[in-house]
Amino acid sequence: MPTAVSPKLVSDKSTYAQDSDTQQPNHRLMVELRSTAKTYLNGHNALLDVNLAVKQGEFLFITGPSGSGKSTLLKLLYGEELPTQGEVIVDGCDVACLRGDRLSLFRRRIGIVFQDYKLIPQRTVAENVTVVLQAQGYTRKEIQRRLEPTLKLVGLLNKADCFPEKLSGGEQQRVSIARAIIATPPLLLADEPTGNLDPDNSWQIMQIFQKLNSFGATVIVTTHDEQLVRRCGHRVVQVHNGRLHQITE
Ligand SMILES: Nc1ncnc2c1ncn2[C@@H]1O[C@H](COP(=O)(O)OP(=O)(O)OP(=O)(O)O)[C@@H](O)[C@H]1O
Repeated sequence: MPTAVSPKLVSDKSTYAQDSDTQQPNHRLMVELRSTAKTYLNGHNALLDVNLAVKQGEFLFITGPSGSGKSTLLKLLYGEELPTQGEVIVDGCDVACLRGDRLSLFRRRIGIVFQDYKLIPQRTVAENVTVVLQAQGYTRKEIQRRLEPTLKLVGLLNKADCFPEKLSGGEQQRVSIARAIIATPPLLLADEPTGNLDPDNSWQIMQIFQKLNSFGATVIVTTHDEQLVRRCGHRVVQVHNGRLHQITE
């Protein structure tokens, strides 16, 4: 059963931290890849001997050219793909060992944002944001209590009843972020979240991620946008031909 949370939810730093279980000491690792490799069934080596440690509460950018393995790395973190060598430890769990209900419960602790938003066209903003909570058995009252502060955080309180086709690309991406964070996950993964957006909208999205990070969430973002990465000033790693290079500490 979902846990009860404060009505202030994500608009309040301490509440996010409390609800998302992010108040443990920040030397704890949220993500650890140990000698991890991924070879797809067609024989393509997408990742080779990757070692990466991300502390709880960190903000990390993953950059690299198209096809270098960035999405594959994120997919390993949420169990969409399994490593062919090495280990993937996320939030204390060896992802490769999770199956069925345990994998589903594990994924509830990860918010995921994609480049192409993945909104349901026939559903309103509010419905898109809450659909997962409904499926997870949250009460109507609890869903309502989470919805307003979440929409407020992404600046969409006045668009709750709109359908996605009436929204700009930046607004649609903010809906997808609201959907990813409404359950206050301690880990947020974003795969090229600004790939379809102009610089102003991209910056707005980054500011939302930075705010969530300041609330205690661990945030990992893949991007091609070097300018955005420099502007944010967080740690950067680069994937090149499946190998990981540390760019900044
Ligand atoms: N399911 C799959 N089967 C076979 N090969 C795959 C599969 N998914 C990805 N690849 C290959 O693995 C490599 C890494 O792909 P990945 O999507 O991780 O790269 P990326 O860095 O995220 O690229 P982009 O920036 O264009 O999204 C690519 O060469 C890709 O063609």
